[in-house]
Amino acid sequence: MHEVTPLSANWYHLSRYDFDLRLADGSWQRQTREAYDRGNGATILLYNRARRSVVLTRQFRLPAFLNGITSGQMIEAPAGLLDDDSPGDAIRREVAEETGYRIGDVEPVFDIFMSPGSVTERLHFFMAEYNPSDRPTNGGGADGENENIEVLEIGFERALAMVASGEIRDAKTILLLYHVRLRGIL
Ligand SMILES: Nc1nc2c(ncn2[C@@H]2O[C@H](COP(=O)(O)OP(=O)(O)O[C@H]3O[C@H](CO)[C@@H](O)[C@H](O)[C@@H]3O)[C@@H](O)[C@H]2O)c(=O)[nH]1
Ligand SMILES: [Mg+2]
Repeated sequence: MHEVTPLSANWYHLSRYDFDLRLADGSWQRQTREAYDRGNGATILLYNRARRSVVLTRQFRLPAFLNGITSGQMIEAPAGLLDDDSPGDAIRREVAEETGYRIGDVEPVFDIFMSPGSVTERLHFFMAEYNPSDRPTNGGGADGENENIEVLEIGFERALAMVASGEIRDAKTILLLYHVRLRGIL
């Protein structure tokens, strides 16, 4: 690494990296790339076998609005940044803040890069069964964060149809829905 140049350190960190990459033939190539570091995150699919349903959220996402989604509204699995928590603790916190449900054990699925060409984040995926009656609050997002999150309980088949129709366009959400189908859970 030759040089790291901070380009923006406002909410998260965007930096330019000047570095040498060793190629397959053993030679070195100088490269310049920008990378956006917003920490790591966690996401979860809450499902209920008896109801054959899942819990998703709907919220305004500026990047979606900027790129062709007129309403800016995105339907997504609950998710959040880890901050200083472990992935398991972080996802339990996010589920409570965003959806209001209290959940027991969560099952890890994988932790993967969502945009490895530009974003450093590793996103930890989980699944858990939710109990419709174990919901101490209505969720909606953390107080003071202006999240304005709407909580949706949707039939699993309907959620898959929404992927096909383009009503669900969020990668983490689609991965989780397909994973649950692949595993034969719903
Ligand atoms: N003021 C301000 N607030 C911001 C900014 N960027 C994010 N926030 C606020 O920071 C909070 C982040 O909420 P989380 O629930 O922790 O994260 P998230 O945005 O839902 O991110 C999740 O989804 C992403 C997209 O799929 C994932 O990339 C990420 O890992 C995580 O799972 C929200 O209240 C959001 O409004 C910013 O530039 N300025
Ligand atoms: Mg969130």
